[in-house]
Amino acid sequence: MSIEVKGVTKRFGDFVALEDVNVSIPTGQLTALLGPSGGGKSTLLRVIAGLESSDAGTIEIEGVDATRLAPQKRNVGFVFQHYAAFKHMTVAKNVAFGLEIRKKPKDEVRDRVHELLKLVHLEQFAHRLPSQLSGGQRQRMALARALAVEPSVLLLDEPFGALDAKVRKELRDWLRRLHDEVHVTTVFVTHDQEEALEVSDEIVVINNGRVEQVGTPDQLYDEPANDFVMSFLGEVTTLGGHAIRPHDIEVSTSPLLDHAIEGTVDRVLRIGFEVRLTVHTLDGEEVMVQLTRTLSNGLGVREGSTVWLTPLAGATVMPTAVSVGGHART
Ligand SMILES: Nc1ncnc2c1ncn2[C@@H]1O[C@H](COP(=O)(O)OP(=O)(O)OP(=O)(O)O)[C@@H](O)[C@H]1O
Repeated sequence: MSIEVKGVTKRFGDFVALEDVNVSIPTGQLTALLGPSGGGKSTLLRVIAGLESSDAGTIEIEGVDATRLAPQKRNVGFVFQHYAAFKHMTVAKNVAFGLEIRKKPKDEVRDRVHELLKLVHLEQFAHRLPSQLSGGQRQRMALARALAVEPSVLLLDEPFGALDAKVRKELRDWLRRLHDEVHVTTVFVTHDQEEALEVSDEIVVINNGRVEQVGTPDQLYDEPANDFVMSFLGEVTTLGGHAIRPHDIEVSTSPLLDHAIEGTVDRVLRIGFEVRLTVHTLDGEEVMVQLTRTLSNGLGVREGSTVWLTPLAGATVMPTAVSVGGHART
């Protein structure tokens, strides 16, 4: 394991931001800290980096107890959402900074900066100032700068959070490819479930200062530990008082199965290849169903149709007493 967080609690006055958090972050993997705003993701990252001290618990990095080590002694690289570059220095100088203060030989610094700028696809911008870069390019420069000193761990706090959706998507694909090349243990904070599902090897779901679940994207999606995780990692509706994903509901236009739930289609919404039905059941439940356009056309459902709903074989179904509509989509 590269990072071991054991029993970490962090309070701000009376407010408990992290409560008895235990997480093991494997070496060489890309791990996402995912959760709603205010859940404690950044606080955990800052405790790992040494930028905040915890009130209880320990942090081990690469087998060394780092709990009381200063940030600069932890061998971690850090990138924030709003990266503070040295405005008067060129891109190359910004990337070289950490190496120069470590008094590395000039030739070595030059070669390493060249290698890093190539890695982040900024070679042609080496002599520009940060203000002459786009937001996405600036974040790539920040990553090159963090990687320059060969950290054992790279910590990224919403690194693409301030960028528009299209650039974000490009950068997350790029981060995945970069990680496949460099393999440095990376922990990144995001509140965007799609980003976490797409990029990470493993996801730590954090809510209200506690870890809700740790697992691969597939494990979290297919076997959520509770209805919070289930609703945070994808769309959820209720059928017969159970939480279920809208695409895990089978629709038929005749009562084929005994336990099928009868309802009336209130609304049919077509979005590209997908069709979303809102169905009111006889028990007064409002159920969202997602179908492909082909399936919907085949069934011939329209507003006012009577349908029977059942969970598909293998669907994730979870009893729920609370509302599951509160998941945050960005
Ligand atoms: N320095 C501080 N002083 C007081 N409270 C703080 C401080 N830093 C964080 N908090 C509180 O701790 C809680 C967790 O904050 P944190 O930034 O870790 O959340 P987060 O999950 O990263 O959220 P976001 O996605 O909005 O950044 C929040 O309620 C926040 O207001």
